[in-house]
Amino acid sequence: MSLRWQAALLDPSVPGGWAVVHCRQQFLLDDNGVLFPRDWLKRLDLPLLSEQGLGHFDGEPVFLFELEFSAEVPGARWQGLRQFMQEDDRDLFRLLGYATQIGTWASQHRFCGSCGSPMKLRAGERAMHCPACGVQHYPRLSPSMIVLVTRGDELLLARSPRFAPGVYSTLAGYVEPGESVEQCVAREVREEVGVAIHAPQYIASQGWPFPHSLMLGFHAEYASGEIVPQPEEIEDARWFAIDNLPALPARQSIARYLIELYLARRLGRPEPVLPG
Ligand SMILES: NC(=O)C1=CN([C@@H]2O[C@H](COP(=O)(O)OP(=O)(O)OC[C@H]3O[C@@H](n4cnc5c(N)ncnc54)[C@H](O)[C@@H]3O)[C@@H](O)[C@H]2O)C=CC1
Ligand SMILES: [Mg+2]
Ligand SMILES: [Zn+2]
Repeated sequence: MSLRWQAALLDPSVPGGWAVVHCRQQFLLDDNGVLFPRDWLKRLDLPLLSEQGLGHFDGEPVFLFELEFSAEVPGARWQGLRQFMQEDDRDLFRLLGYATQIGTWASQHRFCGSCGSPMKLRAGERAMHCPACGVQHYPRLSPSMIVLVTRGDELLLARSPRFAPGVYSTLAGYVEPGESVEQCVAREVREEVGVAIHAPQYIASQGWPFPHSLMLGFHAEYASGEIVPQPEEIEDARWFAIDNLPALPARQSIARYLIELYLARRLGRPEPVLPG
């Protein structure tokens, strides 16, 4: 784990430190970056929904200002989390990914889902608490599987209509209540491309803040069936030869890691490093 970014519970009633400003997967940015002096931000009269202590970046305390709308701040602009992912600073992306998940959770749990009362931040724990009925809400995490299906020297890759033009990726999907991750892998592969697989092998995992997934990465060998793309979800799916692959997903994604790892093992090349 990196030393530059470390999550921690910080008390927002203590002044000082730095803050990032988030609204709907976007961060405020100026020529000095995304970290603003917190006491200076407080004087700006921003549309604040929630303030959270996040942790330490380069040893300095960092807080989050979660806004109701992306207000204009002179000399600053807004930039999306995906853009930060594609830039090279992994530690900064980890901080911003965490801030996104905490901010989204805090803004969506301002009122109790059971009785409608305003929720309060709990001391000593990352949790929202309803003083009226006692319900607690922790940050939301959605387990999702992601799988590379192969047939010898061929990789089964697919396109969602949301992808950048030409990009093909591994198959992914959310785990449903009552199923194991392995059952989810088999179900999603069947639903999205209509093929059957042999028992999937777990490879590695990755936290993924778009919006709050925990990606559980697998490899599976093809068993039977012809590719039939799921209408709406899958625009196109094909077998690609190992030496003739299409444009692939971002380097920082576990999708890319699963593909690169298979290529490395198959072709006897050095194995890639899992993006943290
Ligand atoms: N890190 C990586 O390399 C990659 C990550 N992913 C992530 O995997 C996750 C799942 O992938 P998809 O193919 O989009 O899922 P999917 O195949 O299950 O279909 C998405 C649909 O599931 C439903 N849904 C949304 N949120 C849900 C939830 N929390 N639980 C159950 N159903 C939900 C919605 O109807 C949505 O349109 C997404 O968060 C996506 O960003 C996907 C590909 C690569
Ligand atoms: Mg899917
Ligand atoms: Zn309540």
